[in-house]
Amino acid sequence: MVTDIILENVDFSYGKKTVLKDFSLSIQGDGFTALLGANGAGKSTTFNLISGILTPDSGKVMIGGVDAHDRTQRHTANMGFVFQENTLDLELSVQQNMRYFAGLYGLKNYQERSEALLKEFGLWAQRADKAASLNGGHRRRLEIVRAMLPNPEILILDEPTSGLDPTIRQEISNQVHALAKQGVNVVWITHLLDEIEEHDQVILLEKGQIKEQGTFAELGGAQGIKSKFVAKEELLQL
Ligand SMILES: Nc1ncnc2c1ncn2[C@@H]1O[C@H](COP(=O)(O)OP(=O)(O)OP(=O)(O)O)[C@@H](O)[C@H]1O
Repeated sequence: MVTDIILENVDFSYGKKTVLKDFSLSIQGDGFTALLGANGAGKSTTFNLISGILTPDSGKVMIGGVDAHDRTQRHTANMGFVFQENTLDLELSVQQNMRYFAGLYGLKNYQERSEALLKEFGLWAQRADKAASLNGGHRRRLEIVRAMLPNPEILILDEPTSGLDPTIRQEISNQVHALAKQGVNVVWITHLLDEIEEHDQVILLEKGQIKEQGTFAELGGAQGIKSKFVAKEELLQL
């Protein structure tokens, strides 16, 4: 399947507040792309347009060559989404959350994949625990593992490590980078430069506009990127 994520001439406003105006974005193929921007830059709005939770006032959102309006379950199953807020059922165990999701997607014979993912993300020992009893890092990992259960070729995460301590953030970032190396088209939304690696594609978003695009190295690494922002101290934490 084609995994390109394309927004074409998108306008989007919340009531009178315009967030995106004639906004275009193209993320092609596999690998790891960081969509980087300060608070209020429009990252979550872009995420919600890609996920289909929001619809543009005008313009097009195309994922894998399919217009967001024309998606079927097959297209949706090819996209994994990890939202900023908790979407787990906290009363269910880790495995029950996986089973419930498998049911929603009509997945058969998912157990082997579920076990492999839980092991890969260090959640196997917690498989019988209620999601409510997991720490923050394990909850985020479960969100990622569950999103990966239908074996999507695209994985989009909205500030997935928000509120976690640096060591756990780094571990989760490494695990998701490993998925990208396995061929998943990963889009990682963040305002934290230390989650980005040298060869990652970076899209710098500022006030609803793409300010720069290139690999982390091409943009001059953390220092180069910081220098491109106007109010850098407020905008990016290192
Ligand atoms: N439901 C809403 N109603 C009105 N304005 C909103 C709404 N959601 C977001 N906004 C505004 O739209 C702008 C873009 O918000 P968005 O959440 O997309 O940015 P962001 O880059 O994801 O920021 P953050 O890192 O804080 O999540 C901000 O000015 C925000 O205040």
